[in-house]
Amino acid sequence: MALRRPMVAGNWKMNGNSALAQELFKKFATKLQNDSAEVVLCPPSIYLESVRQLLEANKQTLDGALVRMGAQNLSQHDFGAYTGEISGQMLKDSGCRYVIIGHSERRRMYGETSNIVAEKFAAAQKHGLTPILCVGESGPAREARRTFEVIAEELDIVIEKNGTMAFDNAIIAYEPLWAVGTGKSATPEQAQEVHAFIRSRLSEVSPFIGENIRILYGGSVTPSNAADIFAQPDVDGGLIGGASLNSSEFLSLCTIAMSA
Ligand SMILES: O=C[C@H](O)COP(=O)(O)O
Repeated sequence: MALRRPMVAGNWKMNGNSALAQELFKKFATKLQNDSAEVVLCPPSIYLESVRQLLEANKQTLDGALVRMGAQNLSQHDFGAYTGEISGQMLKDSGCRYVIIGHSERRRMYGETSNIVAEKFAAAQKHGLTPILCVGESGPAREARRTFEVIAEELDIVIEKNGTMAFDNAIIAYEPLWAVGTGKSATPEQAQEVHAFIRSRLSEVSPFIGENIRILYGGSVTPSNAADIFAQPDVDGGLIGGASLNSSEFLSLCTIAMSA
């Protein structure tokens, strides 16, 4: 087993339904029999209960496989008058182990500032959830050679508010905005370069965390480009959008991660 167990997390975004969950579990039951990678399903919150029930019902057949559940977002608040929001405690109660924080779609479309992202990161950990923190530069930022600067800013604010040791229980997802949902993924070299940068930045403060934290790549990952991306030394799997909605493709990605 590699030092860092690869992970494949499927972010359904606002897609899918309980039939997709059933289809995935049917495939997992026959094809996912080892624990060399961890698989995480992040359905819309309304389907968390269906996935939880499927996890429970398939415990025997999944024996040996690590399939877990995550949410796509949480409130930075614990409880109160926040219509439409879901707290970390509620997600934990629903059986989630992970929660995606700071996805570019939330930063861009829902006004989530880096401060809010840092608060959500803290709220997740407070309630026993492991945050999957998304960072990534826009196309213009890359063209202006500001990739490392943007990533460092996004990381530093979470470090400032939560301390580096908070990354002991966290996962980072590098998702360049220009690759999310565009069909144009980063090259394996581009992904490796940024992953190595993230790892070294965290290593400056804690070599242990730098070495052990899992860093996923996200952005137009498909079965045809995953093997080369996942094979990079600092890439520990993927955060998958579109391809997580196709059970055959998602299963292929899981098996690619298992042999990475
Ligand atoms: O969270 C997942 C990412 O945004 C990647 O989405 P994508 O695989 O559809 O490009």
